[in-house]
Amino acid sequence: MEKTKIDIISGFLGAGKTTLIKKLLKDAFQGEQVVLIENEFGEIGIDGGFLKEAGIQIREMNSGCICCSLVGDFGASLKEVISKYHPDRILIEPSGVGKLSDVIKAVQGVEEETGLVLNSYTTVVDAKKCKMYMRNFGEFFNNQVEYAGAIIMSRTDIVDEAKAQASLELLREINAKAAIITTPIEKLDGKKLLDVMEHPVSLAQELMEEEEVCPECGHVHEHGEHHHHDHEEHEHHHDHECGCGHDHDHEEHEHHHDHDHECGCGHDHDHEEHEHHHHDHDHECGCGHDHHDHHHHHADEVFTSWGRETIRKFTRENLEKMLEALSASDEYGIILRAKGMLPAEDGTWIYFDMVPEETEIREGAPEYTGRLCVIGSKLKEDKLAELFGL
Ligand SMILES: Nc1nc2c(ncn2[C@@H]2O[C@H](COP(=O)(O)OP(=O)(O)OP(=O)(O)O)[C@@H](O)[C@H]2O)c(=O)[nH]1
Repeated sequence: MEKTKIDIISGFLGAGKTTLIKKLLKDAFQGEQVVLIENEFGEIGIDGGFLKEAGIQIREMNSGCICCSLVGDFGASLKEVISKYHPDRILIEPSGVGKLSDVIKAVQGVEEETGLVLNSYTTVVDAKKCKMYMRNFGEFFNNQVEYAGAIIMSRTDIVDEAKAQASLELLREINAKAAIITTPIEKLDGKKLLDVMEHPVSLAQELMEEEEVCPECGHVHEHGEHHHHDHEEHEHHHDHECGCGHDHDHEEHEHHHDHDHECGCGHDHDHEEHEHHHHDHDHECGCGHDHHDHHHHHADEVFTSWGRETIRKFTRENLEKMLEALSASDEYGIILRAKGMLPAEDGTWIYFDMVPEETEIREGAPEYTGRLCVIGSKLKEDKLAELFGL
């Protein structure tokens, strides 16, 4: 028998968690036995009514917050739910001000004893209020963003594009890895949403998985025959995943620092050449640069990728011109490949694939956000950003 999955749906007060859960119930959890554990903050679950109509069991945990008081009997409580309902899935909707990291920890702590498996941990963020919340609520808000596997921006259907873009950037600053869903959720199939929540993968990662240009020899290797570009020579600790699939551990010295830097790739890549104190960075970039650029050169400085997530809408005509311009000269660097999926002004989605002198533009299904990625050599990032208007 399959293990019961736990999906955590986090988000600040009023973010849109219930709206998301309704959507998932309708599109993605049909035929599954689902139990919702709500841990509402100070109120009696007002969402209970209609969710019960949807045929799911609701457990309210109003006695306290999962993250502070329930750790002790959390396991017992979950076991009781399992033996009573034999659910396929348990949704946990923590109180809007709980720390997601603590809820994740609580679940992980009981996985073994309960036979549950933590399946996803998603945070819903109001695109209109994100900045204000970050400023005013600090950790209460930020923790949920930082620890999310996927982030769903709500109200992107009503907020203006510039504001949504600014929110996206703020979120990306504090969570470099999560898939950030910017497409209004009513435009997406719940199954698609769930898929992204369960497997948040960056575009650069997808791209590089398909075609891995070896930074050392410039060839494309089949999976598995790809050499490891492991340059570690000393002990260090990072946990950084760039998104391009390569290992960028090139330090040759001992480093000790804690940087928490955002890539983007706006170039703030710690170029220290002296002593560094351990860092635990955990950053995913997608820009393909070596972020520990000491005075030596590596092949992956030669092949780089530049990528952006965007809300900006394109037309086929202007995209075609942009892609033509890309390979027409070396104004943007030496372009080897570009790929993306972007929202179009007419409401459809444009997918494109480009290798020099060969461009395919087609219509595709709505994606969770617009994304594009360019791979090449000596990429001129500023120019690329300018070209795509990003
Ligand atoms: N236009 C728009 N409205 C939304 C969206 N998401 C949520 N809302 C509205 O915002 C309000 C709050 O949404 P809920 O889904 O109840 O939010 P919640 O996170 O469950 O709220 P709490 O009960 O505080 O935890 C509702 O009126 C929703 O209809 C969205 O993406 N677009």
